[in-house]
Amino acid sequence: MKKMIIHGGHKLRGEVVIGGAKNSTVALIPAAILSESKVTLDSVPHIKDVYNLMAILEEMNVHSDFDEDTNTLVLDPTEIKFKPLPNGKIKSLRASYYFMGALLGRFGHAIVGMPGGDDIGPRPIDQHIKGFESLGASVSNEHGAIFITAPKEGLHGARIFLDMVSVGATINLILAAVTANGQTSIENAAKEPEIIDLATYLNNMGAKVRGAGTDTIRIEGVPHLYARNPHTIIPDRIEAGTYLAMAAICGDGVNIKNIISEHLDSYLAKLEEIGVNMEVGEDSIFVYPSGELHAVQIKTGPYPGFATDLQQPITPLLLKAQGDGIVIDTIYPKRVRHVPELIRMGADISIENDVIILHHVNHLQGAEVTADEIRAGACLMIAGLMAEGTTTISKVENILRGYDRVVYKLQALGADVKIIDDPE
Ligand SMILES: CC(=O)N[C@H]1[C@@H](OP(=O)(O)OP(=O)(O)OC[C@H]2O[C@@H](n3ccc(=O)[nH]c3=O)[C@H](O)[C@@H]2O)O[C@H](CO)[C@@H](O)[C@@H]1O
Ligand SMILES: C=C(OP(=O)(O)O)C(=O)O
Repeated sequence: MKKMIIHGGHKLRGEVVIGGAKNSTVALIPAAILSESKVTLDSVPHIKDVYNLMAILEEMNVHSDFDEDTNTLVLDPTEIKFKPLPNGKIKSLRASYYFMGALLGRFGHAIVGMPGGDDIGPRPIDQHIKGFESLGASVSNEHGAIFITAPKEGLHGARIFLDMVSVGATINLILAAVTANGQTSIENAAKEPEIIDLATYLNNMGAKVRGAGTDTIRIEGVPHLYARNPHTIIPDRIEAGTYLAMAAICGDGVNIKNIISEHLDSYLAKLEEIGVNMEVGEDSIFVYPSGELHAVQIKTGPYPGFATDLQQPITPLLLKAQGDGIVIDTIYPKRVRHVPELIRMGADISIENDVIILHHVNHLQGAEVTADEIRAGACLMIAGLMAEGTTTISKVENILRGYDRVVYKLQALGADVKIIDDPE
């Protein structure tokens, strides 16, 4: 295990370049096994989820070559061998469930352990399973591993209405349906930019996915997919949002580059309401030092609503603002692992009926805290940078799972931060 040590109170200035989106990358890598030719991905983030997915692919004889200087990942699924994946690395990340749809699409069957990932409250996968069954597959749960089998004649297209908007179910069903016989429609689909990124990638391999980014996605199955061109992954809007909050709190002029600002509309609207002084450029946002900040109310929702993954990173900004800030996470109402840790740092926060109430504090004090999940970790990292004294964050692997070269990026902005081995 590793710990992050932050000596807070330094002003951040300069520029930071946002990496490729974690939540796209973790779908695009499993989706590569649908291709019958080599796949090249550009702008791949250096995150633990990527290395774990590469290890899972290796178990299936899919070799990968990650050039960390150019951020290019080449995956070779041409000699793929079917492998049951009930345990092991599959448990190290949430998105390993995309091997259900991808293996089903490639081999007509899949054995995949229930996924791991962040502890942010219940995360059922009933909609994924309902969708696989609609496509004709039989699904059973045997000792915590999901067994999925297509009928002899293969999966068939179907009309699937999701009971709730789910990113994971939308992606998994696209993966299973792209090579099914006939037409599939996914209604009440998730509209996240990462879903459009996946559709673009698959369509460039010869898939026929229409309507990604709207409520209804229509897929015409094709028998074979071949990747021909490199695919450049979209920028990580959650990483961008994290640096935007950090720059607004501790910045003395920070330019955040490689941003698609439209992907952050609801977030940027809140930053403006809070009083953050920014200039939105074509693919970058410059954050000026902050003047007076005002607390606001935030309610998370499916895209284009305010992302649940940004409610914790924006929390330190709400603590700094004048007045009482309110956060209601409608996606994960129990996503509050950051709260007791922030209280250790001197924050005044209460939770009533899943409503988080944040009272203004003049300063936070460094403390020993734990990153119980990725965005709680990001929140504590920002809190540590704004606090007086030293903050030690344990379980920092949860941050490294999804934040590209975070120590290097923070140091380049002038932060006093390092990661050390934690023998405990
Ligand atoms: C790898 C990845 O992309 N992770 C993101 C993805 O997670 P993930 O895809 O797991 O999240 P979903 O969009 O599926 O979940 C949305 C809501 O639907 C519920 N649900 C979902 C599926 C299902 O079968 N049954 C069900 O009840 C969930 O409990 C949750 O309350 O979207 C989340 C919501 O934007 C983000 O926080 C995660 O960062
Ligand atoms: C919840 C998240 O990730 P995952 O779905 O991979 O656990 C996240 O990125 O905030």
